Amino acid sequence: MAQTKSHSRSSLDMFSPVNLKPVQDDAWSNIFKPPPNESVEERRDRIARQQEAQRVSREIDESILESKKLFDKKKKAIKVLLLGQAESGKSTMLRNFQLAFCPTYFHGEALIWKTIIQLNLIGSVKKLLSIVEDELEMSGPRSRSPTGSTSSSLSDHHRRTRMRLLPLLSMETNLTRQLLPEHYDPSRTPEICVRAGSGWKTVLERVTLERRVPPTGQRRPMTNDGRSKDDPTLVLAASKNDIISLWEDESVREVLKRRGVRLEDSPGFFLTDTARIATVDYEPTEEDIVRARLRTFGVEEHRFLQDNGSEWYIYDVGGSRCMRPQWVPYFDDVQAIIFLAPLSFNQVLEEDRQVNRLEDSIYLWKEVCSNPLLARANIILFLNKMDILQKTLAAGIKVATYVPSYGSTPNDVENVTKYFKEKFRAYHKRLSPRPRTFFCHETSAIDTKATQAVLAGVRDGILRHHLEELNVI
Ligand SMILES: Nc1nc2c(ncn2[C@@H]2O[C@H](COP(=O)(O)OP(=O)(O)OP(=O)(O)O)[C@@H](O)[C@H]2O)c(=O)[nH]1
Ligand SMILES: [Mg+2]
Repeated sequence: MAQTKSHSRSSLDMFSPVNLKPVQDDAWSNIFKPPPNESVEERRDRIARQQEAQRVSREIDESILESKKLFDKKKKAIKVLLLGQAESGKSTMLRNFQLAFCPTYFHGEALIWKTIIQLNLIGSVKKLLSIVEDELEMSGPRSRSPTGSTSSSLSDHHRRTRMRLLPLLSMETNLTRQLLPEHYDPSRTPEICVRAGSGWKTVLERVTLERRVPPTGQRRPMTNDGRSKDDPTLVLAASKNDIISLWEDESVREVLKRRGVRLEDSPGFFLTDTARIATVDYEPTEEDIVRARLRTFGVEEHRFLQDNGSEWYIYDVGGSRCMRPQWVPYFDDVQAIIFLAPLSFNQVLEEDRQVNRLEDSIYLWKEVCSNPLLARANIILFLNKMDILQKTLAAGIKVATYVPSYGSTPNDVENVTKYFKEKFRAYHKRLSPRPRTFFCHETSAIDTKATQAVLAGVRDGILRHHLEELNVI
């Protein structure tokens, strides 16, 4: 602090017109030394240059001071990282945290999340339409009977429904193009995504506002209530019945089953809520906002001020493999890591379909536990998506088929959870550079009530650990 102050004073002295004493060997003073026989104009220019230099110097000093203050503040604050593979539920957990501890902020963002939820719904319709199109193409027009049906169970009725839903797709393309980060290839990961820190919320707010009030000079087709016709709310409302009829159609269900597609298991699935969401007066519920899917690209910093005066920084990272190298710079000074690991023993990574998801989670867990930079951090394991594990086991899917070492242990939630929890615990104990307690919670992040209770306990535990580290308690 003192160092910064003295740095600040000396720069000002150096450029102060009154104090400007030429100093031998001082490069800066030489620059502003009055030349011999200086004219009035030259003197005026020189003083103006000095004043400008002084202003710049002051700005630099102020910014150094600000950065230092921010740095000191962050050092005292509690820093938590949310880690885990893509789709493990990190951002969903973060939104639960916001809902529990910053509800005003959470509700203030409802409009932004409304658009994301609408885009999620359209994303599912898009997948549905692409399957319908594929099926219709495969059956081909030649195989059509005089009644219009094809060799597939799909018919001209489905073709017409598909045609009517196409405007939804072009509107979605326009909207996502405005939000997608640079260098993001939607053909590789066709999922809505934004780059951390890119101000995407501002962009989304602007786009939402412009839908109501187009910028001067721009004309958009408008409806009677002043909305633009490329507003997803309107386009969705107009498509509601077609979406419902397509999703509930027996023949479409048959095609999905035959192809082994379970849209209901994909992230951001809202098709069963179409009647509620595809309306002009749709307002997202807390559960909708928590469930919305928006892939994280990079690392997002979120600041929380708690009632007890503590300041928290929570970092939500993108979990896919290509983003993991970006985590490391955030490992410094971390108090706690919340590591999300769904027990998805029967699923593979989206970015590499050769890799089992649970195996990848265990690999990541080992990396995190053994990392020397994280040696002092508390690591809290969240076995997330317990609701999905329950459904998977209830559907008769056997763990032993994917994990032979599971053997003949009963294939129920209790035993499966216990088996994998022990694995995580063993790696934590073996690989941690210094002894630390193993914390583990079973969570379903879309169950906001239960999750908030878990988070309240976790928050208190992290705070206690932080105070102990600071020798306050
Ligand atoms: N059924 C169920 N779905 C969940 C749970 N947790 C998260 N999800 C859903 O899983 C999807 C992915 O969750 P995210 O929170 O976006 O995953 P992420 O870890 O942030 O993923 P990246 O940003 O790609 O790293 C979303 O559609 C969530 O609604 C859960 O416990 N149960
Ligand atoms: Mg995320």
